[in-house]
Amino acid sequence: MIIGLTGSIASGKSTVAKMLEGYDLPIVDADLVARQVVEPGTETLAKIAEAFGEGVIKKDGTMDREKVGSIIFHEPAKRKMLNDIIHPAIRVEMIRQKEEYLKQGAPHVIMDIPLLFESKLQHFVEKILVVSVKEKVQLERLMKRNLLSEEEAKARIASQLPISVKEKGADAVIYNNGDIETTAQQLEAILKNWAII
Ligand SMILES: CC(C)(COP(=O)(O)OP(=O)(O)OC[C@H]1O[C@@H](n2cnc3c(N)ncnc32)[C@H](O)[C@@H]1O)[C@@H](O)C(=O)NCCC(=O)NCCS
Ligand SMILES: Nc1ncnc2c1ncn2[C@@H]1O[C@H](COP(=O)(O)OP(=O)(O)OP(=O)(O)O)[C@@H](O)[C@H]1O
Repeated sequence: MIIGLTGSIASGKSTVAKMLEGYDLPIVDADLVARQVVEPGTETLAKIAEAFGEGVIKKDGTMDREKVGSIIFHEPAKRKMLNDIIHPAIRVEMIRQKEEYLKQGAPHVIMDIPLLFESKLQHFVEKILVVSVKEKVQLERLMKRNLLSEEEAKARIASQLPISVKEKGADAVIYNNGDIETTAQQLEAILKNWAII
């Protein structure tokens, strides 16, 4: 079964993905792929430099993620511009990795896709697992993890669909407002229900 793992920024997808790894389930991680496709020398990075200016490339040839983030999380038109360049490359690589796991005989593959709903990728997967969090907790965790001001953190949250919309499109929801153990218990119940463990 192909399972889409999604949620909102800092809702706890990576935390749940680590738990899934603990069940020996292979993960295709869109955030990781998004880094791979813009490595120095790639065609995608060249396109980004052309669109956003050479100023977004650091001296060592890597993309200045902080700079790109500060642009795209504040300007929807620029965000679309980046998405139009980078998303096709991410999709190709994610499909390649998924196929590779299936070829190796994996019965289940987890596709960790933060923007599954925003990019309308529901058809990519057979079941959708949403990691949800209350906005107050989300804001606190995001500010703490990324060392962002409240304003910056709110801009990032606002750049995605509301979590309530994602919950409606889910086959199962994990509410990650409490401690890690409570989240792990919810995950275990869902995996049992889906006959994955
Ligand atoms: C803007 C970039 C450079 C910021 O890098 P940074 O290291 O600060 O953040 P990171 O990549 O770890 O992303 C953190 C989270 O931000 C959110 N996010 C990232 N890109 C976007 C976007 N285009 N729109 C909305 N939310 C986004 C996601 O929830 C993601 O999990 C980077 O996120 C990026 O290249 N984004 C475009 C690719 C993309 O859409 N990635 C999301 C998964 S497909
Ligand atoms: N139940 C929890 N209790 C306390 N802290 C948590 C819990 N779940 C996640 N966190 C912390 O909150 C932050 C966000 O979690 P995580 O990185 O898993 O979110 P994410 O959805 O993968 O984020 P992103 O979309 O930005 O990649 C991290 O610092 C993580 O350690």
